[in-house]
Amino acid sequence: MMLSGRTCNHAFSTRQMSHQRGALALRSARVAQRPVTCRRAPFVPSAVFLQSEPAQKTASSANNGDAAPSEARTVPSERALAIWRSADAVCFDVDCTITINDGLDLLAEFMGVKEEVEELTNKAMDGTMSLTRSLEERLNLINCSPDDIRRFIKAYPPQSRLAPGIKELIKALQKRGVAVYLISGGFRELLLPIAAHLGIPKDRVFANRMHWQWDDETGMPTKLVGFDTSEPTARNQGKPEAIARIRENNPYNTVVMIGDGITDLEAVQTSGGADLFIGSGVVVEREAVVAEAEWYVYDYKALVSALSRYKVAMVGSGAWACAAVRMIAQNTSQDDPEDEFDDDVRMWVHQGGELVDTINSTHENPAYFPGIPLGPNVIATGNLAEAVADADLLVFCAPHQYIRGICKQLMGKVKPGAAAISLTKGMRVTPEGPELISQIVRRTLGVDCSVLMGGNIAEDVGREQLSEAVIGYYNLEHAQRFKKLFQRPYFRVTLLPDPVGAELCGTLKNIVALGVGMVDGLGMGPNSKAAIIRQGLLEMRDFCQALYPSVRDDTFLECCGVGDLVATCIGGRNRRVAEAWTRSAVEGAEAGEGNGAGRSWAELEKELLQGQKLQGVLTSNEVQQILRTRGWESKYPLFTTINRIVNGHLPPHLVVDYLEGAKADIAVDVEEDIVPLPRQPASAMARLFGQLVGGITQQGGAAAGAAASAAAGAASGAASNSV
Ligand SMILES: NC(=O)c1ccc[n+]([C@@H]2O[C@H](COP(=O)([O-])OP(=O)(O)OC[C@H]3O[C@@H](n4cnc5c(N)ncnc54)[C@H](O)[C@@H]3O)[C@@H](O)[C@H]2O)c1
Ligand SMILES: O=P(O)(O)OC[C@H](O)CO
Repeated sequence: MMLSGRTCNHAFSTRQMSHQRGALALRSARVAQRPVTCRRAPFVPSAVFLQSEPAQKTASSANNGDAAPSEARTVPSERALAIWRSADAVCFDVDCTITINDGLDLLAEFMGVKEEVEELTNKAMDGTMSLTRSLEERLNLINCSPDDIRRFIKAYPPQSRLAPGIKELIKALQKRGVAVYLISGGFRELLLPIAAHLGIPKDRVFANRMHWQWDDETGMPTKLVGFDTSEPTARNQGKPEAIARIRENNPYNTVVMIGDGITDLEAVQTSGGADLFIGSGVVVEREAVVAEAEWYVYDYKALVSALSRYKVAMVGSGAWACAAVRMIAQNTSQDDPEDEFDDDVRMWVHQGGELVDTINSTHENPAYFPGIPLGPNVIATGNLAEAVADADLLVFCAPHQYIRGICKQLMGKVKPGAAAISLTKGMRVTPEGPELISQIVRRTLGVDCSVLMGGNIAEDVGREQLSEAVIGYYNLEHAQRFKKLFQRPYFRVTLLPDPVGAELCGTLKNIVALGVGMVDGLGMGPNSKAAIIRQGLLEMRDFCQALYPSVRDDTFLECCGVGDLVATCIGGRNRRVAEAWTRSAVEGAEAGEGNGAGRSWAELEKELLQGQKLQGVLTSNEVQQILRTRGWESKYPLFTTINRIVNGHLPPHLVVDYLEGAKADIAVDVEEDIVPLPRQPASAMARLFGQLVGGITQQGGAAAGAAASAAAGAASGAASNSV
């Protein structure tokens, strides 16, 4: 929009342009050799504009017999696109860019002085009157009171004046954290309601200010007496000056100016001004602007579609990774111009090779998630670095024992500024202490890492059955973005400012699920399982808060706490394998087969889960290491007893007698028992077990012997996959 305010049915003369300085004046003069006419948009409702694309074609080509009209560059150059996508701030002209009409002209019409004001505007345009004087005289004629302005705004509320698509464009920019400014030769009094309607703060509005006479008695403004000529927007070259001020006060690398007029174009032609000018023909098309604009649009949707979108990478391709990537793919492929996400989602497949080809051709993962389509926009790759290259949002969902190795491979390969979320349930224990998976991601890759946790059996989520999850976060903005990525009608996501509590709940419930599986394997009913779940929840809370006092009580009542515990204890893999393991141990004992009769965890994991991973056994060992080194075993009798059973140090039936189980004096070589457990010959383990258990119970001895041998093989088998 030109600073002078304008009527658009006249030429923009070379003479007027000669007022301008230096290189800009030369360039502008060249531009102005073509008489520029434009057809002014009449006061029509937005809907009319929506149907006219390109909007109001200029009449200039017809008027200008000897010069062919310039073709608008509606396809952006690579440079323009790159600048647009990396813009830190976007400055908009207002009249005929944001609005379908010129505020001052509209006010003149409202005050009944349309023709006279138009005449003055023309004088400024012709260069027969200075811009400042023309503005002063126009205000004199308009001579409105504050009340007139209030009535005007009521008659023409912001929403009735907005150009089609502008609100969506500004919203899309704001969503991406781009600072939006208004720079206008109009008046703040008329612009601020529009800015407020668009969510643009007052201090991001650069415009002229009216001067008022004040009533001494009431302290209220009464009469319009002029305007503040010190504002940059009161003079030529005001827009680049305003941008230079914006840059002085903000650390912006890239600033874009959007407008319909020559004075908007000036913003990019001056050093310290904008890096890119985008011409707008949404309301009115000016040939000089068409000719010079590096990018010219007739529909703001073109700018929304060209905005950068967050690229998503899924690191993992097991059952939960597939269920999660399916939700993500559903969300990223929505046909919504405001959509913040790139359609395609890359998924890293550990096995690579044939499985990658199968996923890419059938859009299913038959190895881990058979029968449930992932979505055509999920692109599998066996190359980890390729999967995360350029990704803005990294989703980690691999079994926890592999995460550290994966992160090590990714060091230096993740896009700066990327944000991560971990769906993995588990923790790492080192001699220095525990480390959560999200902490490993943050430490090794230097990115913020939220967590998504809940009672989420992968297959049920894949079948779109109601499920809940929380996003435990450190960075709220990232969490909100991830929520949009995961939330589905059947998958309800809430935000929780207790990331540690959420992640630890997801980790520890796997141990309790083993206990419940043991109860099932022993043939006991719901009462016993409820008792284990209750004690398990108590120990989960105590353990979390002992390690991290900041963990909140409420977290345990969320879907990541009791919700996940119940889901896993009813339908999880840990429960299932623990039941089979216990049955096998008991059967072996009853058959009198003696030591080594029971089946190992590794064998059952392989048979029952067919490639999926059992997390509970490893986690039990990891947590037990912490309990042992801190002398906390007796404070966590259920965790301790389950761990002793899992490792064959106690018979399974002691799970319901966990207070006794925890009391048993079991000598464990701490060095040897550090996860992963060393492979021990079943007979050696069983002998050890026999000695240990003998003193505790006669009844469980045989079963325990079988269990012990099975445990030894299983724990070492499961551990052999660790990185
Ligand atoms: N399955 C569920 O219902 C579910 C639900 C919520 C959370 N989780 C959690 O999600 C995480 C991932 O589980 P999942 O169900 O997606 O996997 P999964 O157990 O179904 O499959 C195991 C995955 O590990 C991969 N793998 C095997 N060896 C590997 C190695 N050396 N390095 C890297 N990857 C290797 C396999 O390719 C496979 O993708 C776990 O922490 C689990 O606790 C699972
Ligand atoms: O099948 P599980 O036991 O690994 O548990 C799966 C999920 O964690 C349930 O939320």
